[in-house]
Amino acid sequence: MIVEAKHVVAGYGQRVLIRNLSFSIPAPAFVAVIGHNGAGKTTFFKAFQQQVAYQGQLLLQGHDLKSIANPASEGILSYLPQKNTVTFPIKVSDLVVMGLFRKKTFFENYTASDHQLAAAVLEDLQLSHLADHDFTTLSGGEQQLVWLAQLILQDASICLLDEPTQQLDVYYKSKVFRLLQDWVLTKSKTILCITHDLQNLLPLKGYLLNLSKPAPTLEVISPETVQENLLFLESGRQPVR
Ligand SMILES: Nc1ncnc2c1ncn2[C@@H]1O[C@H](COP(=O)(O)OP(=O)(O)OP(=O)(O)O)[C@@H](O)[C@H]1O
Repeated sequence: MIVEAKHVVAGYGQRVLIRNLSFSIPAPAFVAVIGHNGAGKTTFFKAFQQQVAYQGQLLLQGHDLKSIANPASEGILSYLPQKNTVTFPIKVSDLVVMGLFRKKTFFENYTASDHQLAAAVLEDLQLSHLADHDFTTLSGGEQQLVWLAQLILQDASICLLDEPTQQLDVYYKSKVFRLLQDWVLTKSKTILCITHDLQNLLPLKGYLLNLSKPAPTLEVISPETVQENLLFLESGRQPVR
């Protein structure tokens, strides 16, 4: 199994958001994590980051998450948070190249070939023109793409992406979803992606995990399941727990 959740319960104090969640992803796959605002999607990802306490078990590649000392530096898990801020001026290319951190020792500088790798990822995302710009001056969508470029360089086996297309225009939304699909198919990555862009999921192969449902399970993405989940989400929401 690549990712497994066994009877996971998580929340904040008395407020339980994830109730007895179990699923298994046996092979590299794209999984769209969907649900109403406040359903607990980010909370679920934070459990993987050990930023939120949980009961039950989360397993990555067959190992209990709690037994893996540092899943990021071992190249097992990468995480793109919904919001990521930088408060100091930094060149886009310098921020992207930091995605190679796990191949470096603490004080080791990035080499010309590291920068070439970063430049190639920026080119794939059609962002080469921004390479020398100060990151803090970019638009919200451009910043989101730069973080994605950095995450691509991390090259982890399992990627958790929290609304990576939230601020993107229609062109980039579909480009990013195609790119994620391509990672799964050509690089055998497993992607868990929180999204509210259900229409963009239609061309994709993978699964939906709707955390607003009373007993969420993996549902194969198809026009029927996307439509059913859309109607489910549009039809109302549970009272705030
Ligand atoms: N540190 C915290 N302490 C207490 N409650 C929190 C904390 N962080 C989040 N919450 C609450 O938990 C609920 C779930 O938050 P979460 O961010 O997981 O939702 P979400 O499904 O990702 O929503 P969205 O689609 O709006 O991003 C929210 O009501 C939020 O206010």
